[in-house]
Amino acid sequence: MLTNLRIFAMSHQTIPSVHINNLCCYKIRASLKRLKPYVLLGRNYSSLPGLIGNDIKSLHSVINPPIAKIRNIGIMAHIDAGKTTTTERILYYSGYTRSLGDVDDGDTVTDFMAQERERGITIQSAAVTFDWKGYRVNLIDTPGHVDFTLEVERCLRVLDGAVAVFDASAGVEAQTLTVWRQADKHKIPRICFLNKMDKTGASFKYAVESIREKLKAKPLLLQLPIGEAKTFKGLVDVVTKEKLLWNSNSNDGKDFERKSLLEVSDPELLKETTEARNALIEQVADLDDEFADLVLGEFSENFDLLPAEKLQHAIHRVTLAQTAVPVLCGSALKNKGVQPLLDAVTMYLPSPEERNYEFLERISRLLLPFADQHIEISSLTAGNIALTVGLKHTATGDTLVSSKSSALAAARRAEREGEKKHRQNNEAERLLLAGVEIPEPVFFCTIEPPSVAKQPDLEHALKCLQREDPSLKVRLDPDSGQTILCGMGELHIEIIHDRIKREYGLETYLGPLQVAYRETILNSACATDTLDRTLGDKRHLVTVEVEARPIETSSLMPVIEYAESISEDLLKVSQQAIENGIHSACLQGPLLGSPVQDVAITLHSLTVYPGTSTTMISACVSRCVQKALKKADKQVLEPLMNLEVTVARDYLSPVLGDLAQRRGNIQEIQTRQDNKVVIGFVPLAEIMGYSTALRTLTSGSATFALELSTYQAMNPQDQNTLLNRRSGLT
Ligand SMILES: Nc1nc2c(ncn2[C@@H]2O[C@H](COP(=O)(O)OP(=O)(O)OP(=O)(O)O)[C@@H](O)[C@H]2O)c(=O)[nH]1
Repeated sequence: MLTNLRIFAMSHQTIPSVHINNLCCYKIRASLKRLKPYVLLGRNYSSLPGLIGNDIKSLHSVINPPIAKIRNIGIMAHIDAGKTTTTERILYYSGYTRSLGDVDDGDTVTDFMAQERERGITIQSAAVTFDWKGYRVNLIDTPGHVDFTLEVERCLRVLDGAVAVFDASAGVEAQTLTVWRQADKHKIPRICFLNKMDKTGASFKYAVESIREKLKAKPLLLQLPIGEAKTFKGLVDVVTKEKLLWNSNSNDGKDFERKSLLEVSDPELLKETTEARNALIEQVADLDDEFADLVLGEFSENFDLLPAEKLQHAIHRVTLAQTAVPVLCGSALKNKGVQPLLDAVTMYLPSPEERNYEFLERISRLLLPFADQHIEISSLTAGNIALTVGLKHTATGDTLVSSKSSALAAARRAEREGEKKHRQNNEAERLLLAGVEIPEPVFFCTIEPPSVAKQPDLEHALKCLQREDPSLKVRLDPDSGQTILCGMGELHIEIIHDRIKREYGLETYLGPLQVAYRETILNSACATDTLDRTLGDKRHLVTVEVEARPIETSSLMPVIEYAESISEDLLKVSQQAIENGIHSACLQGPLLGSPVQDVAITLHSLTVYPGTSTTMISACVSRCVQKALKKADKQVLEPLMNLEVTVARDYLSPVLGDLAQRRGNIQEIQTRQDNKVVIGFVPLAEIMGYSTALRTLTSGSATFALELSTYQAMNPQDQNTLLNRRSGLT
């Protein structure tokens, strides 16, 4: 019986993926890839390898493993921290691929969209399934670029655990903070991987400190690096007191030596490791009562006697409780430290069972994702990730159920659990997946098909792309009738444009990119309006009086109030129409036609001639609200972005000078190794084309991250310039 099916996302050929767990429902866990219309493979798995390409070595793992041996994990990080490189190494060591992919050469498995390979960045999440030492790992590589934050959210909400990858020379960066917060929201147990230990400026200590300070997390140091930057050659396993050294003659890092640390050969390292292990034991005992009892009882005199296995179990529990995060290190590029990372994934991150999802189920057509390839399978055991096809009316965030009664039962249970929520450990959230928070798009532009005849094709393409990516918004300009694309950033819109061309064969034209402004009013204003129209032999007559006044909410939804004189009976039949009218008026402000925020609308009086249609009531209210908004003093609000620029010391002054010209407001300049990190705010309108400008200013030595902070009032001079420009006066 099909009970709960939670749609996580859709794609162009409508392939959401499904997470199946062990009771009576299953949910869509990750929408991963577009399905190409190729013939699906049969169930004779022995014939699969040849069919899905030379790169894939083995598909024996299609056989269902027990749920305790499944790990559904994501990889998350700041852009360029090395997620894709780490994923490629993981795939190679697990035997999934035969050769090492390289982002710089554009031949990775997970970055398979053409744009990803061309630009060397991850845009869409890719899913791969592989085995590691008897465990089945379903892994999702997520994008790091700020324009694709929603894609990261889509993935996080369906994962059981995550690996956060850091650039060890930079520590916690802006985007890491964002994804970390998202992972907190979805309560995802994590382990940290300090990558790029080989890079000049890499510092294990610095990166660990930044995890402690910026993420406010308690790092559990499970490894120590042997050497740093140029001298990095291996690591110490603090739990087992072993050293792991990679063979310098091995090109691919497959061979490495694991040896117990001995007093005779490594006295210093052994001392350092023993201290780190003792500190780790104390730290874990502090967080886990069961372990504390063990340590205080049997092993209080000598922690050295404590078996590694006991410590590992306790670390697993602490990781699951999210009271601390295991920290590991390595260099994906130099092929060091990835196998122990995989061991840690299986050892410390939870199985779906431990995350208490309650699902199990069968579906008529299931596909296993192998990046851009899919293999049809007949069934899947609990805890796995798979894709399903053909759900045409379902979008991201939906829950599908097999019958009304099961839906009601699930809702009732969620409600009951919701009531207990404050007392108990939030059972309701386990039952239903949290929704995806869709960020407000800050840019928009017009999009036109090559000819009027192609308009329906464009609409179809946009509809499909929107189902896959809800952060893309499409609307019609009521005045010009043009189609408007609203997105998260320049790159986001560029990629959508490119995908329409490549995937739907449509050459479209984009208008200039524009900032999504908002408007508000500064004082109250009243207006009255009458609409009197006779259609056929029916007279429609409405008279309305409204007041618009500013309030402090930072919300696009107007607060709607009714004067006491308005009769309840009248409201019963016309409230919906009144509110529709108010909302539609607030969508198009009087200054720029942008949405109006922070307003309250009071309906002071309403008279309706008997037989007047509700559409006429809506139209009259809308016109009257627009009149009131027009009368008030008005203000344009512009998106203000949080900006973080990391730049080599030598280039700090040109960057600051440039930001001053962009109306930037610098809050703080931090020192991070040899770099300066500039933190501040800048209006979005001033930051268009910034990546190119920054590259030129700093000879490519700087990176930046951008995130919407708030909408702020423009100063009168800038507002006038903008209004004049929009009305064609300048
Ligand atoms: N020195 C050094 N460079 C690395 C390491 N890992 C990755 N890189 C380099 O860092 C750059 C970014 O690597 P990616 O793997 O694409 O990073 P990413 O986090 O997937 O980037 P996005 O997909 O754009 O978010 C590439 O030039 C890699 O070669 C490492 O361990 N050491």
